[in-house]
Amino acid sequence: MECFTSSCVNATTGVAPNIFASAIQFVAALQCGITLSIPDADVTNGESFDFIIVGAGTAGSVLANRLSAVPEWKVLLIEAGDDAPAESDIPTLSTTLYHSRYDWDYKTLPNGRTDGATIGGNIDWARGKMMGGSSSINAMIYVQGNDQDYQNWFDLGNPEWSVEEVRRCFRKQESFQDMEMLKNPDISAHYGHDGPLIINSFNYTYPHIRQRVLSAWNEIGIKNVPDYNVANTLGSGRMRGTATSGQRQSFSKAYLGPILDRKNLKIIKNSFVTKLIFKQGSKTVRGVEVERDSKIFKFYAKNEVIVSAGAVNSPQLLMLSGIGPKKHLRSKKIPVVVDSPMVGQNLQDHLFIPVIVFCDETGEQTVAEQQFDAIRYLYNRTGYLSHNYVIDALAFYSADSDITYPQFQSHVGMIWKNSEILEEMLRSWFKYKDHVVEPLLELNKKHTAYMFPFHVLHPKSRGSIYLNSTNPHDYPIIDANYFGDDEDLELAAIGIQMLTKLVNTTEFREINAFLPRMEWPPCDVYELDSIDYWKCICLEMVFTVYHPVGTCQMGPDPKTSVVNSRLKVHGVRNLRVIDASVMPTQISGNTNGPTGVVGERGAELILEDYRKL
Ligand SMILES: Cc1cc2nc3c(=O)[nH]c(=O)nc-3n(C[C@H](O)[C@H](O)[C@H](O)COP(=O)(O)OP(=O)(O)OC[C@H]3O[C@@H](n4cnc5c(N)ncnc54)[C@H](O)[C@@H]3O)c2cc1C
Repeated sequence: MECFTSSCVNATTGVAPNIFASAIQFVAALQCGITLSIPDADVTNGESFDFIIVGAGTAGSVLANRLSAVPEWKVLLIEAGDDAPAESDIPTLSTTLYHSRYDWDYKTLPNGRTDGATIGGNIDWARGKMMGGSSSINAMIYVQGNDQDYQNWFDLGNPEWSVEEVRRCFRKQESFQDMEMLKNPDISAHYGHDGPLIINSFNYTYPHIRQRVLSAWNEIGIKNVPDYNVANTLGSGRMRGTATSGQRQSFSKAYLGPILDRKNLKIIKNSFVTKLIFKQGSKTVRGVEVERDSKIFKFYAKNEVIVSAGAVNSPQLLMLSGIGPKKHLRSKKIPVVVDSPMVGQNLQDHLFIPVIVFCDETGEQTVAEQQFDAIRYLYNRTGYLSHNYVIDALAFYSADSDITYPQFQSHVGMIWKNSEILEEMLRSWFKYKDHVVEPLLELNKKHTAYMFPFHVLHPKSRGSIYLNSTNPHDYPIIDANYFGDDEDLELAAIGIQMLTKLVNTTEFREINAFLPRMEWPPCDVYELDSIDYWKCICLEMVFTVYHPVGTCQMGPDPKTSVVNSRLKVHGVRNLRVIDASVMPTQISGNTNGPTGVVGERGAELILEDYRKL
């Protein structure tokens, strides 16, 4: 989207037209003012750098900042996408970027076992293709995870990733700015205060709705806590976000915005890395090949290339370059540089089951109110546009109340009676077939809907990513394999049944809440809200909450991992992978904050290796 030009208003005269003109100029200036524009650096084919970073997403932005803080290091950051547009900055609008040129818009492989209720038998996987990567398109929910998550990494043979080190890196990344919360000494001590990434709370428009949900969770035993991050992601509470004053804090804004004047950092956009270059006949990486302006460029790294292209593209780039499972590479006629069997394996995602509750919540958002919200946003960054599309509350819980490790997470969203949003979600996000969608839309004509996205936090199922072809533009084959392990299905049904108890809480009874049947023939034979009903819904309607990790997992053994605990690719010199793909196991919660920490810790390991720390 281009910024408006305001030349059309110059011709007005007199007081009234001038007021009108200044209002228009205000809007135009605001639109230009909120987005971060990063100049495209001048580069020459064959240019050399000390470090080359592939991908300016969450982890790549952190690395570019921390490595270019060493003045004698020349750093190149390469991003396939463009600057993030205004829709990325305005929290509610980020979903409008799905399927646009700012989204890689991946699709999962239909498997005939899951997603019978979706068109095509598969689902869409949005991934950010712009400065900031997925941190520029995500829902801005900030979760740190449970200590046990990082203990798991450590126990798998990764000594650099102790709970203490990881927690220190969280504080290093954060600038916690919720003034009200900061009055609580435990909360203040838990978060960092001087890091680049602002963490705050959303200016949520309907606090009474948030309170209703929190009270209901409390009543069913998911106890309210002052801050779920301080409580080690157990319990329910108000959401923390990577947003402030009604604007997104992407990692590019936080980590690159303040350092654009560094002479030793070059950033190039709309530049697609198609493969790694090796020293002739060796396993030493020398640089990268890049498509830019319809030409092929080669850039060289004196020290290292760091791949931060995310959980889908990082394994793809490794395989295109000859690092991956030997049999698969041979089947694509790619010369094998290193037989690395786990590249693209161990894929773990947080699945999403929409648990819908209808009720008679009073209120309705009219078109006039929505328009007024736009004015409120322009005036003081409040209103619907200033926060993400869900209610600012989260719940983490387990089947056994004694467990100190969360098994489930629930978000919650509200869709007003007679809203177009439900149709948009059901048809264009979830791609559900008419048979599922129409009865729900009919109910929404009379009732407001609460939607509780339900997630299993630590799935046993493992998916995979393979190349479709040797063409780097061909999207890889993503087998998400949700519910590949029966234990995940059993657990999901139990977790959902625990959640639906909230229909009978004081708060929800007050608004005549009820659970609708998700109508879909294979599930219609089961009693509503029974374990078998939910198992069927899970299999037929599973979606994603966009948290893929693990496809280049770290660990000591090259047979079972791709990088070592210093994030160096096993069997290759001068190459690291640093992004969400190196997480060996899933996080108890949303993955953006933890991926930033992978970037922070990864940067420290590099600085240590070159004796700069
Ligand atoms: C729709 C959505 C909602 C989400 N909501 C949340 C949330 O609310 N909270 C949360 O914590 N997490 C959320 N997540 C997850 C979180 O954003 C990701 O886990 C995190 O951003 C991953 O960071 P990354 O560095 O691994 O990859 P990314 O941030 O995806 O960065 C990879 C970058 O590499 C670029 N790239 C890829 N291939 C190449 C190539 N060959 N050449 C050059 N550049 C390349 C990409 O364009 C991209 O910019 C969400 C994700 C999505 C997609």
